[in-house]
Amino acid sequence: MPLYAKFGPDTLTYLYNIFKHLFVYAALLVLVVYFVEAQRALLLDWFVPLPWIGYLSLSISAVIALQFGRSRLFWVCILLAILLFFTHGEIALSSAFNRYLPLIFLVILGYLSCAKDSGFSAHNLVITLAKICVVAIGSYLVLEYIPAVTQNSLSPIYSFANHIDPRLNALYSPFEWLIVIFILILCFVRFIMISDNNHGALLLAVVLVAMMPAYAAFELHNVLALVLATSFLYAMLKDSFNMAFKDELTAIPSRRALMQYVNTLGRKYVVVMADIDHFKKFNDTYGHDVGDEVLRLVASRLNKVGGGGKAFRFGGEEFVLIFPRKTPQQALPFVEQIRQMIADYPIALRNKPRPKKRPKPVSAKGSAAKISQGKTVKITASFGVAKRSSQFSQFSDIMKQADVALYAAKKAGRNCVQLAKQPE
Ligand SMILES: Nc1nc2c(ncn2[C@@H]2O[C@H](COP(=O)(O)OP(=O)(O)OP(=O)(O)O)[C@@H](O)[C@H]2O)c(=O)[nH]1
Repeated sequence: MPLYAKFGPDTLTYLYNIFKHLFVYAALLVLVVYFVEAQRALLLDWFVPLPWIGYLSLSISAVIALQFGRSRLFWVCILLAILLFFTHGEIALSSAFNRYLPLIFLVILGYLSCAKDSGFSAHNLVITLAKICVVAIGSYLVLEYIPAVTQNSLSPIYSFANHIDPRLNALYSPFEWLIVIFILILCFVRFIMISDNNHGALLLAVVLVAMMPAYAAFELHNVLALVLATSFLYAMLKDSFNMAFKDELTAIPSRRALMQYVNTLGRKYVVVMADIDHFKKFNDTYGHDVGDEVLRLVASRLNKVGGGGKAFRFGGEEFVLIFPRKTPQQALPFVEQIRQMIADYPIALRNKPRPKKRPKPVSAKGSAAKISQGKTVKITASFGVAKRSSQFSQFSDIMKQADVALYAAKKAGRNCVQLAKQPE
């Protein structure tokens, strides 16, 4: 069984991530509902002369999705454009089919939110298209034949909806409501599991498409399509930005972000290099997976540094803290606080260490991992602090100074902070 480490309370970071994403899309939803409900006349005025705006925004979004390799959002844009086309009344279809369209689209959205981005190779495009067709035909058959069978047993849903607002029953039948609610829950759970912008945008798409039958006017469907295309664009750009500037493992800003950030710094700042002690030994003893968890843990502690400090993962087990407009003496207490926080944090291990030979329980200063009660380990980190000065004004030079100080900290026995010897 692989070694697995159960690390401390990063549930808060996880919840924060969910709420951060949820907030953006919920705010967008509230804005749309407000405008559609309270400013409907104004919206109709604006959008009557622009019947093509929905198609245009969806096309732009689809092209960007193609460029960014987001095949699911690409398909959603194409399908939304088709849905818009049908609701425009360009093609006369039986009213039952027209009624089922948003529902079929909702089921496809549910499927796409659970599927992976499969790319744009001809083979994958054909496979995805085939799957979408199967889902569409399957949901059409279910919508056509199942309601008659379940009609009597679903009457409580009818009464309940009637109790809340009689208009709800005009919107969807009880069976259709079940489908809508199921897809909403499915996409919400998916969003909770992978709370990124892509899944946030897909969740918003499900809510807005479910609302579509409430608004008969094509212009309002156009507004919803425009909002969705914009939210897809935002999701793709934001996720790509995060990929480029956030470290994938630790989710704190990456080295690239650091290099961009230093350009914004003034003439006074402090650079701190942090390095986990004996990390190679830790990896060898407990395995790479636990090593990764430790990196996440240390990053999350560094990310909480006070004094206006900003944390970056520089690479491997090395991190950098930047304190703008601070002297080393001003930054020192905050670095010391973080060092202590890391050293004090017990990491609970679920299983026995990987090697058959038990690692020797050694002193805190002599080992990366101090085994206490056979179940918890502690790690430490060393820190080197340097400042920008007239002599060392280039960032690379200040980094070198911080590195020298870090080396001194390692030599001094690790788990400590050392200042670079720089002229005042
Ligand atoms: N798990 C994990 N290990 C990494 C990662 N990046 C680098 N490492 C490991 O970090 C270790 C760095 O080891 P060293 O540079 O020898 O330093 P150290 O063992 O920490 O020793 P001191 O710095 O002298 O205290 C190597 O074993 C790398 O494999 C990573 O992303 N995940």
